[in-house]
Amino acid sequence: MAWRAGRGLTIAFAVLSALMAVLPVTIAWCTKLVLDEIAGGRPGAGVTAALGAALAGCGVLTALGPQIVQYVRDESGRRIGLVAQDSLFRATERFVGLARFEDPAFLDRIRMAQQYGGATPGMVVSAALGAARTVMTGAGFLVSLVTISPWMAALVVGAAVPSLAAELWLSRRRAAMLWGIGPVERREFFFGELLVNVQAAKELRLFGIGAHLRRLMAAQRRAANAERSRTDRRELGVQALTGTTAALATGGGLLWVLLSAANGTGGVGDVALFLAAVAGVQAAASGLVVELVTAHQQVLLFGHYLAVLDAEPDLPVPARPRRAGPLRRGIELKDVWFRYSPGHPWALRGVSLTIPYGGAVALAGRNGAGKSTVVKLLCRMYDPERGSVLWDGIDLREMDPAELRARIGAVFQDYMEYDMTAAENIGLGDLAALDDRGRVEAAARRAGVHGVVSGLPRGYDTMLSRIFAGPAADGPVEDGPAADGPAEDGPVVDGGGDVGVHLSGGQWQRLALARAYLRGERDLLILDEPSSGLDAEAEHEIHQGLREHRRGRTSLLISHRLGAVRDADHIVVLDGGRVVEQGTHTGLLACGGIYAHMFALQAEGYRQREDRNADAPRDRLSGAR
Ligand SMILES: Nc1ncnc2c1ncn2[C@@H]1O[C@H](COP(=O)(O)OP(=O)(O)OP(=O)(O)O)[C@@H](O)[C@H]1O
Repeated sequence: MAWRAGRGLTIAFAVLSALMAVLPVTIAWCTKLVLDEIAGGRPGAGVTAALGAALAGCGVLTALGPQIVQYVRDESGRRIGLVAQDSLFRATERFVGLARFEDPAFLDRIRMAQQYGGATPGMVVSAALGAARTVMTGAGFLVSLVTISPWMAALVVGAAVPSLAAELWLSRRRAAMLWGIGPVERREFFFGELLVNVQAAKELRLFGIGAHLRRLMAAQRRAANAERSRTDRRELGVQALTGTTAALATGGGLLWVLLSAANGTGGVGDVALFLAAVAGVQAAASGLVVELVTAHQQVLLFGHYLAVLDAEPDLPVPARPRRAGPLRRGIELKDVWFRYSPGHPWALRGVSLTIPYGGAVALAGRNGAGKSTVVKLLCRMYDPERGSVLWDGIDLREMDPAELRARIGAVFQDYMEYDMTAAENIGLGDLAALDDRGRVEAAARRAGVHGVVSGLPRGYDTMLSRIFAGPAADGPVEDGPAADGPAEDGPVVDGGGDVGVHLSGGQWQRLALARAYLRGERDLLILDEPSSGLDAEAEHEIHQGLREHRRGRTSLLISHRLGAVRDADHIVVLDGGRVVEQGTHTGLLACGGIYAHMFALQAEGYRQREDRNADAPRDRLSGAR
């Protein structure tokens, strides 16, 4: 990754590290030689000057080197981080279905990979080069030490070995601890987000549950902290032991050196070199421990990153997919059994239904009947456990999911509200049209949202976000609705328009619809509750438009408002994951089943409302009396 991110930088980093490694040893030797020259009583001016100049040069490099190395390391880390992040998210795109994103353990892995994956490769490279540098410095000093006392050299190295082994063990424990507290930290994060989430704020305040959630968050933090403290204490104990051992060894060595100097066994230069070498080897040993432990820990955490990169695709994609081509006959669900995981109950139990080419099919049924699940299987977000979904007779499993999805236009029940501009919110429906303002506006007009969008402070370029402010650098913003935007039902704009623009639920839903319209003529149009957030008038208008749009096209509509599905060519009623009734609106009413019952209830509701409205003036009069 480092190599891919920048060869020149990696080489520069390596060369600089090597240079920094030999500096301390060079300084120590120069100092020894100078001292020996002076202590010898016949200092040669030329030699002393040369050694002095070398020492001064080394001093300059010592002063500048760390900053340059730091810059190169950071720059290299930034570039590697970019490559790592790109690879990670490219890998998540391989999961063509939804199952991976619903698996908590895998989500934890992705979170760890995100948290550590970007920085880890840079840190490993840095630690590896740092380790190489300390090894070189340490080796230089060690050789120097051996020239004076091989025993001393062996003692210093021997004291460093247990410390290294202990630190590696500790780092494995730390990585395991971080993995272990992952779910706890995820819950803490969830509560923290909830406490400042604008959508949650209403309920939190009304129900007075803020303090309760805060306590739950604190409990998660306390649990995570307890684990971290336990690990820290263990590290403290082990490090105190290894540190004391190393210090005792070095202290003994220093005593021995000073005594031998007092005895006159060694020269002044030897003593200086000895002192520098002991300190240097020890610094190198502890530096090596730090670098290796950092690298080790990062490599362990990097395992999560690699696990995401190497994870099997959630849905098998054939190496040579069958080209399905434009829909000609229709789509068929054949005895489809599906559950979200082996631990979940069946969401679909032997569902068979057909959406004929050019036909408008509607799905109706109670909450949890399995309607949206059918939609997800049609888009191959999951594969059925038994049975199959066929596109003109071809099993979706044999098709390329990208080709399948390119043939589908959809408004999902849980559509997205992108914190992006209005134009982008529509344009994401078809990237080819993202910058085609004409097409974006046409889609918005069809979805009945053009007036609202053009009335925004920056029109289609207005940022629709509660998180990000609008582009402030583009000059002043004209407040208030412009063009043909209706002032009364326009969105709420904070302050000068550079802060978030708040759209209503229905306006967001229209944007989602515009996004689907932008996809234009797709083979299959799926509308899962496309008008649930709209007022009666808007709903009528939208369904009128949809009726036009669906005419002669293959479409699947899901709606709880049975008035909206009555025009479908064919209505399929699901209950408990089974198809319990199907037919036309009139046919289903005549058979007096679930559909007829639900329709009667809805019609009754409207009638009662009408009766109440009719009674209202009388009630008011009687109240006045
Ligand atoms: N991601 C999921 N993981 C586990 N179970 C799920 C998931 N999504 C839906 N279910 C379950 O599958 C069943 C069918 O859900 P589905 O969303 O298809 O119903 P629906 O008919 O669309 O309901 P509604 O009318 O409320 O939208 C329900 O019992 C639901 O709890």
